[in-house]
Amino acid sequence: MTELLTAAQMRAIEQAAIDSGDVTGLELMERAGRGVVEAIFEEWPELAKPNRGASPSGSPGYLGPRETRAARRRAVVLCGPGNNGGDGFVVARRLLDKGWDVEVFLFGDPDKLPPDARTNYDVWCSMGAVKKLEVDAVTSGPRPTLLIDAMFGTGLTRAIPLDCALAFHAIEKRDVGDRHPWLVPYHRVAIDTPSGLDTDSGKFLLPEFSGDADDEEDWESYWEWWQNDASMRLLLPDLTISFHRRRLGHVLSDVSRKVVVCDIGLGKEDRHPAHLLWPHSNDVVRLLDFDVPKGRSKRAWPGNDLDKRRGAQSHKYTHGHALILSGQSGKGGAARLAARGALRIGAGLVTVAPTPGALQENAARLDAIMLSPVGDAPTLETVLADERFNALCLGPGLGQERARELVPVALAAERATVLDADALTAFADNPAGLFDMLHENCVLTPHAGEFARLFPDIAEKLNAPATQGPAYSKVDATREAAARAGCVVLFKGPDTVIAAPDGRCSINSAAYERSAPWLASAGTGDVLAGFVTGLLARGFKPIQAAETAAWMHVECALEFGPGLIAEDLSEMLPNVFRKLGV
Ligand SMILES: NC(=O)C1=CN([C@@H]2O[C@H](COP(=O)(O)OP(=O)(O)OC[C@H]3O[C@@H](n4cnc5c(N)ncnc54)[C@H](O)[C@@H]3O)[C@@H](O)[C@H]2O)[C@@H](O)CC1
Ligand SMILES: [K+]
Repeated sequence: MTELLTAAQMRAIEQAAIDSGDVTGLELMERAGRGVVEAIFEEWPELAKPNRGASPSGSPGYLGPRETRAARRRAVVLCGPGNNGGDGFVVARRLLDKGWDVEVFLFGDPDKLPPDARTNYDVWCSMGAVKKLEVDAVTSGPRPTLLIDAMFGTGLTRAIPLDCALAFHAIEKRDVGDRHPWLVPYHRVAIDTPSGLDTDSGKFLLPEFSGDADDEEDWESYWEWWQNDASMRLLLPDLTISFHRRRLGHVLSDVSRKVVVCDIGLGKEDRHPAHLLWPHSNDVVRLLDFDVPKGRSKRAWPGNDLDKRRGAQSHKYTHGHALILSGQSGKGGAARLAARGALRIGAGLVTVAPTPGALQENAARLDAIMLSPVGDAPTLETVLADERFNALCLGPGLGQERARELVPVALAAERATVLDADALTAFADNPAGLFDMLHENCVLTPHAGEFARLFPDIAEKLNAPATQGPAYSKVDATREAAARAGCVVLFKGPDTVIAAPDGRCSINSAAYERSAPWLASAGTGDVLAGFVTGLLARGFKPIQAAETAAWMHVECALEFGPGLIAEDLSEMLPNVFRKLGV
């Protein structure tokens, strides 16, 4: 797992390195600029070839008779008023050294640049011009091969100024429909982060309303203008190149097609340990980005935990018995999906508990999964007298009325318990009543709608337009929810955030290289609830079960690929296990 950093944490790491005397800020900026150029050439190797000029001789290294001057590689670098802009000047210099045509624009006053950025500005000025960032200037001239966004990085604390927004807008307008394959390749690169994005929350920072505060209509139209015209907010990059570690905002948004991280020599955690820089290591958010090992020899997680093989002494009961509560006749599909997920991920036994009326339907659909009818709360109490049921799942297809009746009994039994779907929505009128019953062995698995029903005030903060950074993020929201509920909360989405009441937090990303949009399909959430339940039955701690299940869920989706339906997910588990060497 790698650590995801906030802007403050990144600054602390940089400052610690500078204070230690190992490196200067200027050296770090040089490494950053060099890293950006290397990453660009790694991403688009054709750009690393020497630039070609026109030659009447027609020699191979020169432009041919049918090629135009537009075939020359040209970069436009947009520099901002801070050190992000400083990185931009380094990149401009290094591209010029490689024979590129480079045009540099600056937003802001050169005299106000911070010292390292100013030094690189001065160096650049001895090599080329710096133009003022203006709409007409920035869109004049041939379209570049590379557009470098070095406007704002981790220092952005409020919305980009209107002049920048208008420049972005003009560039976007010029480029609409212009990204045609037969045209000169055109790539957009953001240094550190797409300018306009808050690096802690992944949200766009929107301008504060400067019109008449009493005029609601005025505010609405202003807000809509920013909301609906993304080109006013940022330049959507093909590649974002960040330094040392990914930022939270990179994972909590997916505005960039790709994010890469380049090493600027700040050392590994053992040299600048996160827990020394900020005392509560629970502050650090981890990205679930485990490599699936190629060979068994490589130490890997979660393979290690999943690899508790069934020895000669083990039998099905040593791997737990999961009980999945189900609903009425005709509503059993969701619970069956969860049950199959629990069984495939390794629970020793799984029992589905539908209403007596739905017994026939389930009997016709289940083989390895057992059945035990539960008509009402007293019956559930009797069933749970069997201590071997060590993990419960309530929610998928349960029905809200039945959830209100059964959830209190299930929670009173103090087994590891997953609450999903109807078991969450059923308490929308009285979330506090639910929180009073929850215990530390519970996992709540809400999607955004369910989250808002249980934690309306938190959801409101999360969904409010962000005008200042660091903005309230999905990480903040999930942590606050977990603390309030007193148990692990797994807040689903392409960026699934998992938090425990003590602040431990991780993100399972289904974006970028793990993008699996086909996962947004009916029933996949039920399977996830089943995965968590199965792992709880196997004895995983709640946070570990939630993290492992979320990660495996995406791995299964990637393993299957497009066309996936919920039923396919669990069937991919054997392949994923094999890849893990389990
Ligand atoms: N500190 C270091 O040692 C290193 C920093 N690096 C770069 O430096 C960046 C951070 O630099 P900075 O902290 O200077 O921050 P930025 O360059 O992100 O920008 C901050 C500057 O913009 C101003 N600003 C912020 N929001 C604004 C707004 N809405 N409108 C107008 N002005 C606004 C700030 O007052 C400040 O002058 C990183 O993202 C990274 O690209 C790299 O060079 C690596 C080394
Ligand atoms: K940037």
